[in-house]
Amino acid sequence: MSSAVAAPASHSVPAIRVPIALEERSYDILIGSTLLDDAASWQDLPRAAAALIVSNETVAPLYLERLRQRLASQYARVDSVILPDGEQHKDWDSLNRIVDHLLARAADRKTVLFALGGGVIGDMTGFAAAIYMRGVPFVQVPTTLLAQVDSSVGGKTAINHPRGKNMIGAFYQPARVIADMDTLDTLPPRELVAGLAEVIKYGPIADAAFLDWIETNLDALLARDKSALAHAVKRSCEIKAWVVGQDERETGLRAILNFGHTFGHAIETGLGYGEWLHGEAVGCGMVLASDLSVRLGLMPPEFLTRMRGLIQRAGLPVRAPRLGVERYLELMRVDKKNEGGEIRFVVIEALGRAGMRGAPDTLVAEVLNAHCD
Ligand SMILES: NC(=O)c1ccc[n+]([C@@H]2O[C@H](COP(=O)([O-])OP(=O)(O)OC[C@H]3O[C@@H](n4cnc5c(N)ncnc54)[C@H](O)[C@@H]3O)[C@@H](O)[C@H]2O)c1
Ligand SMILES: O=C(O)C(=O)C[C@@H](O)[C@H](O)[C@H](O)COP(=O)(O)O
Ligand SMILES: [Zn+2]
Repeated sequence: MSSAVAAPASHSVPAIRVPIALEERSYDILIGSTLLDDAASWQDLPRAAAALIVSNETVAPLYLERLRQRLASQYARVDSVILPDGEQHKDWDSLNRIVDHLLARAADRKTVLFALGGGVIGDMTGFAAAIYMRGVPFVQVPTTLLAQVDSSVGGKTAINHPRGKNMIGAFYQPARVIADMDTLDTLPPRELVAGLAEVIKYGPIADAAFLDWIETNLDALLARDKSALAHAVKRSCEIKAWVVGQDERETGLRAILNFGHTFGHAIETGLGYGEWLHGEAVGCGMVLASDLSVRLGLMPPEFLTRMRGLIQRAGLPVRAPRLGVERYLELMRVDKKNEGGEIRFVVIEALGRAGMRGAPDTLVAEVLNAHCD
C-alpha cells in the first residue's frame, strides 16, 4: 500500500502519498478539517508568478475568497475563472474558457492551476493543465465527497463527448490534493449520496473488510458524522493511491476502479449528461455489474442481494432507466476498456478482488432486462 508521510498537526488524517513511478510526479493527498484556513497545507506548492483558480458558479461564492487569500501570499497574481455548473458543461466550451483565460493573460508555463470544486471542475482543470503549453502544474482542491474519495486522485482528466463519457482527455497528475472535509458541510444531500457510490465501490474491488465497515457505518456517513466521513475518505484514497501507484495509465489493474462504470457511463450518456449524477449511475451500474458477476458464475447470488441492499440503503437508484437493450449495447461499445470490438466489464471474482471479462450480448441483455424499469 502507499506510504504515509508525517502531516501538520492540524490534519485529522496523515497525508497519503500517491507513489507514481517517477518520484518527482508523486504527490500527497492532505485530508482534514480547516485546511482552507491552515497555512501549513499550502506551503511548498509549485513556485510561479501566477495562479489561476478554476471553479464554478455554485462553489465560487462559498470558497473562492478563502482560497484566494491562501494563495495571495505565494503568488504575485491570483486570477479566477468561473464556469457554469453541471455535468453538461464538462465540454469543449468550458475547456476553451480556461485556455482562453490563460492566453488572454499571457500566462507562462509555470502558472499553477487550482481546481476548486467537484469532479467536473477537477477533470476539466486537470485537462486544461495537461494541454496548456503542453503542461502546467495543477492542484486539486476537491469540495464534494465524490471528488475527495476518487476524482481528485490519480490523474484521469477529461471532458465528455455526446457519444461517450470522458472520451477526450489525458493522464496528468496533480502536484497535490488538498481535501478540506469542512467543505462537505455545504454539500446537498443528493451529492453526498452520489459520493457514497464511489466509496462503496472500493469494498468489493479491493477490501472486503471496508465493505463490512461501510455497511456498519452507513447511517453515520449519511448523518455526516465527521469521523466516519474522515475514515471513508482516508481509506478510499489509500486504496486509490495503491492502485494508481501500480498502474497509472490503466494497462491492467487500474481498470478495477471502473467497477459499475460500463453500465453507469451508458446511463449518463444515454440520458444526456446531468439527469442522473455520475455517482447515481455508478451505484446502479454496480448492481448490474454485480448481477453479471453472479450470472458468469463468479459470485454467489447472495452477493447481488448484498450489493443491491447496500446501494439502496445509501439512497442510490437500483433500477436502470429503460433505454432499450440495443441502445445500451450501442452506448457500451464506446468504452475505453473495450478491445477488438468486445465490450469488457469489471466483475467481482471474490469479495475484495475484481477482474475484467467479456460477456455474450445475450447474457448482458438478461442483466439489463432484470434491472431496467
Ligand atoms: N478523474 C477521475 O478519476 C474521476 C473519478 C470519479 C468521477 N469523475 C468525474 O467526476 C464528475 C462527478 O463529480 P462530482 O460528483 O463531484 O460532481 P460535480 O463536480 O458536478 O459536483 C456536484 C455538485 O455539487 C456542487 N458542489 C461542489 N462542491 C460543493 C460544496 N462544497 N458545497 C455545495 N455544493 C458543492 C457542484 O457545483 C455541483 O453542482 C463526473 O464528471 C465524473 O465523470 C472523475
Ligand atoms: O480513476 C479511475 O481509474 C477510475 O476509473 C475512477 C472512476 O470512478 C472515474 O469515474 C473515472 O473517470 C472513469 O474513468 P474512465 O476511464 O472510464 O472515463
Ligand atoms: Zn466514477
